Amino acid sequence: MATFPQPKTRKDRGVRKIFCMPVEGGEGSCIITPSPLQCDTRFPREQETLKNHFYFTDFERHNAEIAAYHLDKLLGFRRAVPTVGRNVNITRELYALAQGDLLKTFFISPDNNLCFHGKCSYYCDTAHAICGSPDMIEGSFAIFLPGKEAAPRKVWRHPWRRGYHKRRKAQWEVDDEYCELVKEVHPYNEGRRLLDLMDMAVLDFLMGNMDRHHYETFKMFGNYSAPLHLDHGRGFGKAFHDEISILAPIYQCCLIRHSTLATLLRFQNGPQRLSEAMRVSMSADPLNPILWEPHMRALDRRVNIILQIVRECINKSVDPVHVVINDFH
Ligand SMILES: Nc1ncnc2c1ncn2[C@@H]1O[C@H](COP(=O)(O)OP(=O)(O)OP(=O)(O)O)[C@@H](O)[C@H]1O
Ligand SMILES: [Mn+2]
Repeated sequence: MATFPQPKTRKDRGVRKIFCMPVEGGEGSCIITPSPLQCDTRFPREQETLKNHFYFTDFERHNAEIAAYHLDKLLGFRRAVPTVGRNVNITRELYALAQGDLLKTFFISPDNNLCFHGKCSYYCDTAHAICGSPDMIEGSFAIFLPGKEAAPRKVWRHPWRRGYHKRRKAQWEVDDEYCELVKEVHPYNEGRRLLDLMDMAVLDFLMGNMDRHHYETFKMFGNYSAPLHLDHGRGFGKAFHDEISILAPIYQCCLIRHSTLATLLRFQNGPQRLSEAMRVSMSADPLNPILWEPHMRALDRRVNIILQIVRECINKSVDPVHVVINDFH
């Protein structure tokens, strides 16, 4: 059995990311990479994406990372890194281990709480600090993937990436024939990858994640491996709005994996709805409840929407076998 090197130095010890927020009231999430550290301002569970914010200025939510892991698992993908919530003592568990640039960003706020903001290109300053109460904070912890040496990864630009610009649109947003182009190019012209993107669209639509700019695969498996589902801090931002454009890969290509369709039908028809399955699964997390109730209702509503779109694809297709693909995954 392969073993991966354990972190040795203080610098690379510990969990890859902590999306955190104060235990009481307050706001806040941050991502701790070993170094540097990135952070954003914080939110309580019922905080929606701010109305005048874009998907790319939305703040990250630590509980979205946890919920996304459970959702990915229930959908049968198991492509998201196991992620769990817990309370962290900033003094003992972060400050005591911090070094260098990260260490310099810790301070005591006027309200006598221990805060830090880390170092990153934006939102890492005193005004956007993460503060404990007085030094306890909620965090989400993801299993640290093996490093570059043990298991190198390849980063791919997502073909349905958004424009990440306040005015400009991406090609797929203006060209309904876009999928025909994607289907022609490697690695989408053969193998499992295009269907994996359909799975990713299902996952992202269910949680309302519009922030899928890149994805990664393990190089050692070549193109026979599923993309990793990483970076879900911007999921679960709008419980009352269903962002249909996240399903563009599915309605533009009219494709879905048979096993994924079967899973969605099971969540629609019972015995257990997706929201119930999520409730049971997330009840094991120390920070339960993880999601605000309206997000749970949104999950069931969105299952129906995906199935409706697949139905429309089947109805307009010459033969349903071109829409629902059984590739035995
Ligand atoms: N569990 C993990 N173990 C190891 N590395 C990880 C893990 N999760 C994410 N990473 C790596 O850390 C980097 C940042 O992660 P992530 O995308 O979640 O953060 P981000 O702040 O949203 O980044 P971006 O601005 O690129 O979207 C990525 O390059 C990813 O490869
Ligand atoms: Mn991101």
